[in-house]
Amino acid sequence: MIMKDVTQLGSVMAGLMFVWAIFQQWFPEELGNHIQNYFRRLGSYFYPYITITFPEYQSGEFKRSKAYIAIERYLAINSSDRAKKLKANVIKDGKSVVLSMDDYEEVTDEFEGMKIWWSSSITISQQRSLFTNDDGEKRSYKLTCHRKHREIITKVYLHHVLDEGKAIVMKSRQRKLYTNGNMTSWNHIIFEHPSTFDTLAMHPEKKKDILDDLMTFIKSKDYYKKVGRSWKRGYLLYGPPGTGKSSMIAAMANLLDYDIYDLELTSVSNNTDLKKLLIGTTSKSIIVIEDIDCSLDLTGQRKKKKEKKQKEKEKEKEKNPAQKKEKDKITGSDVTLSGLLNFIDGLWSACGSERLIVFTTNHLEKLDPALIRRGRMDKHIELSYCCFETFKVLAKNYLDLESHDLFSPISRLLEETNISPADVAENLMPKSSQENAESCLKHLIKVLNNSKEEARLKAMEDSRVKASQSESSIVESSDEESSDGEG
Ligand SMILES: Nc1ncnc2c1ncn2[C@@H]1O[C@H](COP(=O)(O)OP(=O)(O)OP(=O)(O)O)[C@@H](O)[C@H]1O
Ligand SMILES: [Mg+2]
Repeated sequence: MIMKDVTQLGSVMAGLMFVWAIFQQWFPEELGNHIQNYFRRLGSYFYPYITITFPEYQSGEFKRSKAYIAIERYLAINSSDRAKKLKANVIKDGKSVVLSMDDYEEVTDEFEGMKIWWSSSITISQQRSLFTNDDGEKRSYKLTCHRKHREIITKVYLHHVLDEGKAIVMKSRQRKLYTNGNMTSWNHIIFEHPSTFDTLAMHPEKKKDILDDLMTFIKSKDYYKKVGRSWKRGYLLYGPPGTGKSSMIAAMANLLDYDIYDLELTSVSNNTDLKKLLIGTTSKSIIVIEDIDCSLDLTGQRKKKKEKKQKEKEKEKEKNPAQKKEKDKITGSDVTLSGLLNFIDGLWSACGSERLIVFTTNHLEKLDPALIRRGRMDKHIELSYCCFETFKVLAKNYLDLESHDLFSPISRLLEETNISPADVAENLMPKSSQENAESCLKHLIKVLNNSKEEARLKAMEDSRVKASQSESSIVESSDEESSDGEG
C-alpha cells in the first residue's frame, strides 16, 4: 500500500466520524454505545493504521526537539534516495552538507519485515514564537504503521530510529574541546586535532590492543548494564615527555567522535566545584587530567629539603584522618585526592554514561596506588622512548618511506639511545626544499649519535659524582668514629 492510499483512508474515516456525530443526536444513549462499538470495529477494519507525530518544537521549548533532529537524520540516511525532494542543511561552518527530506515528502522504511510510512508536514501558525526564530511554520514528522505492529513500533523501532539518528548527529557535529576557565563552568573551542591512530607511532601490537579495548568499550552498553557497572573506562597514560600521550588522547577522541574535557585541577578551588564541573560534562566524552602528579600533591615529594624536618613532624600528626586530608590537598586549591576518587567511583557513576577518563603522567611511581588501582584506571598504557617499530611508523608518515638502507643503522642506534618520538619526528621533518628523505635520515643518525655520546658522558659523570660522594661519606664516618673515640 502506498502512502496516498493511507491518506485517502484517513479522509474516509473523517467522513464516517461526521456521519457518526449526526447519528449521536438522533439515537438514545444505549443504542448509541452499541453503534459506537460497531463503528469502532468497522473503522479499524477499514483503517487499521496508527499515526504518531513528532513536532520540531515541543510546546514550551525553545530548542528543536532532539527526537525530531534524530528522525530527520535517520530518514536522510535511510531514505534520502527514495525521497524525491531533498533539503540541504549546511553544517560544520559550511564544510559539509547534510541532506534531509523536504516538506510534504513521503518515504517508507522497513523494519523486521514491517512497513513504516514517514511523512514530513508543515503547518503555518498564526501565533509566532519570539524564540524559535521561525516564521510561524511548524514542521513535524508523522509516522504511520499498521496497528497490529503498534507494540514493536513504539517499543523497538522508535528506539532504533532515535539511537541511529542520534549517532548520525554525533558523527556529523563539530566536536568540542572544553576547558575549565572560570571556577565551575566550561569554555569550549572547536576540537580539530589531526592526530589519529594511523598517525600515532607505537608498536603495532600495542596499538591494536588499545584499539580493541576502545572498540569493545563503545559496543558494551548492554554488557555494562548487565554486570551493574556504569559505562565508563579509565586510562592511565604514562611515559616520558614527547612520547605521544596527548596525541593519543586526541586520536581517541577522533576515533570515537567524543568531545574532550581538559580538566585543569589546579584552577578548581574545592571538591564542590569539582563535582559541579564534572556533572556539567556530557556523555560521549573524554575527561582528561594531564600531569596528574603535578596537580595532586600526593606524596609531598616536591617540597624543598628545607621543609623536610617540618614534614616529618607533620607526618606524626597525619596519623589522625583530619591531617590526612590536608596531605591530599592539591597545591593552590582545596580539591583533595579523596574528592577526586569519590567522583570517579561514586557520583561519576550516577551522572551520564559512555565516558572515558584519562590521566597522564611522566612519573608513574609518584602516583598514589589508590588513584590508579584497576576499576578506577582500568588500563595502564605505557608510551615509551622511540623503538624501531615506532620509528617505522614515523618514517612512513613523515617521509613516506617503508624501507631504506639507513634503517638498519638507525635501528641499532635506537636500541642504544633514549630518544622520544617527538624528537625523532622533529628530525624527520624536512626543514627546507633542498632536504629529501635521505638527508633527513642522515640528520637523524647524527642526532642519535650525539645523544648516545651525551648519554655516555653523563653516565661517566654520574658514576664519578657517586664515587666522590661515597668517598666523602667514608671520610665523614671515620671522622665521627675518631671523635667518638676521643669522647
Ligand atoms: N607516538 C607518537 N606518534 C606520533 N607522533 C608523536 C608521538 N609522540 C610524540 N609525537 C609528536 O610529538 C609531539 C609531542 O607529543 P605529545 O604532546 O603527544 O607528547 P606527550 O607524551 O603528551 O608529552 P608531555 O609528557 O610533555 O605532555 C606531537 O605533536 C607529535 O607530533
Ligand atoms: Mg602531553
